[in-house]
Amino acid sequence: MSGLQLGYSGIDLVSQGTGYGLLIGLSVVFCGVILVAIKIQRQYLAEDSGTSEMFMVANRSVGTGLTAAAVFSSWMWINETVFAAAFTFKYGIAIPMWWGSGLCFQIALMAVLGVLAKIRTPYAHTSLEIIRQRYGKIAHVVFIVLNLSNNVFGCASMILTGSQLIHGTSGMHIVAATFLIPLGVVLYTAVGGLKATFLTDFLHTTIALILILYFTLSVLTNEHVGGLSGLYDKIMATASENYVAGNYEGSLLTIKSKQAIIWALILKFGNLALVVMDTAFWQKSFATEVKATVPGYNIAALAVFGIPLGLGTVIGLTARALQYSPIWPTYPDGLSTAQVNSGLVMPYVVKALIGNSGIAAFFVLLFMALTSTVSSSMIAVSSILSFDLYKTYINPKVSDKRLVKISHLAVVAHGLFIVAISLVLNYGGADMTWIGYFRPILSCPGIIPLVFTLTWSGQTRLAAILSPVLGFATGVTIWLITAHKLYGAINLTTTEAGYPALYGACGSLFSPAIYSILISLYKPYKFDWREFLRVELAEEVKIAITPPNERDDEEPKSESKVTDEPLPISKSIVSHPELTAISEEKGTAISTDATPSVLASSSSSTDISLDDIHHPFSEETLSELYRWYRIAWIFFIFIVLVTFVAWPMPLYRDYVFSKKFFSGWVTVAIIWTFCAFFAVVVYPLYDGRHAIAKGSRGVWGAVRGRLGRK
Ligand SMILES: NC(N)=O
Repeated sequence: MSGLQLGYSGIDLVSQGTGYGLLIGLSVVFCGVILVAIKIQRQYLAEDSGTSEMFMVANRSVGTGLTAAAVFSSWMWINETVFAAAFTFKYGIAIPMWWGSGLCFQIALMAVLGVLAKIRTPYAHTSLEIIRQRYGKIAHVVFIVLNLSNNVFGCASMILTGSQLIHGTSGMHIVAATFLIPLGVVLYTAVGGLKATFLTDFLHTTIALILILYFTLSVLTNEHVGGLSGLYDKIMATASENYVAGNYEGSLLTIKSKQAIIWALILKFGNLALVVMDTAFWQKSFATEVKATVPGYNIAALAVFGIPLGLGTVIGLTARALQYSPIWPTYPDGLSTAQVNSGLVMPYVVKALIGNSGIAAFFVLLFMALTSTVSSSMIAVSSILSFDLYKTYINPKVSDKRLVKISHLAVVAHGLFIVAISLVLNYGGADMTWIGYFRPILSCPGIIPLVFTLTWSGQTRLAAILSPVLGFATGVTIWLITAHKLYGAINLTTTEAGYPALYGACGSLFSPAIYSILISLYKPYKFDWREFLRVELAEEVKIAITPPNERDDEEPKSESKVTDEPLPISKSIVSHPELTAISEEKGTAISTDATPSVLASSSSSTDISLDDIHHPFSEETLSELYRWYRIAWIFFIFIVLVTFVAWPMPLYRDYVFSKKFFSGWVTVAIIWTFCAFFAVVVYPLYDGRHAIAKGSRGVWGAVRGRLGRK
């Protein structure tokens, strides 16, 4: 099943002009909104993306609500809407549930890792920095390659899929669509940095969720569907033409679906890599306040479950029920496999039931989902290029101002690169399924060694370097051998079949654990976690003392709160007398409960004994972080048990949903979607009410001042 030619098999649902208008118009509007938001932030909230600390980790000041919205947004891809509907069409009602479970456990795991990283590496900006601090250069390079390939594959495949959908529904040239999707994102991300993406993420999330609720409810209540009861009756009435091989009784309304389970497992592996091996998810956790990481990530984990569950179920099943009726866009033909694989299920349902205004709304949804994914990828790659490569290996003494410039350039360079890769994939006849199945094999080997880096003091440098490489080789070998054993040949078709990809991904994910343990046992050592603090000191992490003359912008403005208010030296992280003296000399000092800050000189800090190193957080903050760490583990285990076992397993039996059960199920799914809306749209507004009020007062004052002068 190739995603690539598929876009071409669609019919134009809107005119090309409308397609261009929507895509360009939305980009311009979003760019405008974000540039205004950045200005307001600088002027009235004392937040300036012109410092690298702000650009990279938003001054570690993001609250729970905005964290939840941002994580939700960068994780809600078009997959959760368009492809959850398409796969529900293929395999039935089991898919949306598996899809939800394949989305949320990784985010809950990231809450665990994020809070542990805050405890162990409080100054880090990226996950790669942690690898380098513990194991040095070679491991750093290995993980840079793993991260970049994961990111480029993920982001390019999204742009490719999006451009094909836009091409397939509007006839817009694929090259134009490929350029236009990331254009606006590149601009606002380059200017605004991570905090800008937090804000646009919030806007994306709000608009996308309103549209998701709109599509779900207006399709379900449409006269041609007839509500829960009408939908159930139509699915039962068309059961014979909608027989699904491999499902219990061939029914769409059963959880007992073998295909759905295989798909679910591959999705889980791929998505695990997309989260843990994506520096953006780490950066977002570094960007949060101490208290916000765990609740923020877990709210997002729960909320995202609702999206495929509600929308996927309603749209996917409605397409099955209506595909041979006269209102269908391709009547008398139903959906071909190629059309389903290219994601045309949802736009066809929308066209049939809501019409052209629905298609315009679908474009907006597509734009929201695509751009939030792309912007998150931009930040991740730009941080790798500027921080992990440029600052580390090319110019370690780079000024903060220059580093931010490099980050901006990196965003633009990555934008161009991604467009080029998407076009090459497109014109080279790349196959999205093959990419989707190969990516977990490529990206999974780093996961366990990375997790060990923060959780196991016994993993040695050699183990960290070799285990991902050996893991990758193991995954590829299993994948190819399985394809050969099962299908007698190794070619594009056999390597994109489900089982070889699944077994290959298992090998890639789990074998590095074995390699790491064995290699570490060969020459055992124990890492002292305080080393992280010492290395950070040695690197002169001067988070809080960027001199104003290194800033980017010329306008006078109020300084960032961290730089402006000297803080008491009461809890300096180093009790070394020399360093304390340095801190006092510079008169800025440092170490608050919520914002780690260091002043130190590298020459002396490398000599400091570990016993002289103290954590920058106070005892209370640390014990609070440990409490959140325990909560995060409990929540992660709970989510895995419920969504992998307690919920699906009892239903995996010879059972076709009754009307009553179906109605209850879909009702819960829709309520879940509303809860998601409250959790990641309404709650962040409440959470950020003080900042919103402050910003509004500032703007209002400025407007009044200007009017008064006239
Ligand atoms: N969010 C994803 N990877 O579908």
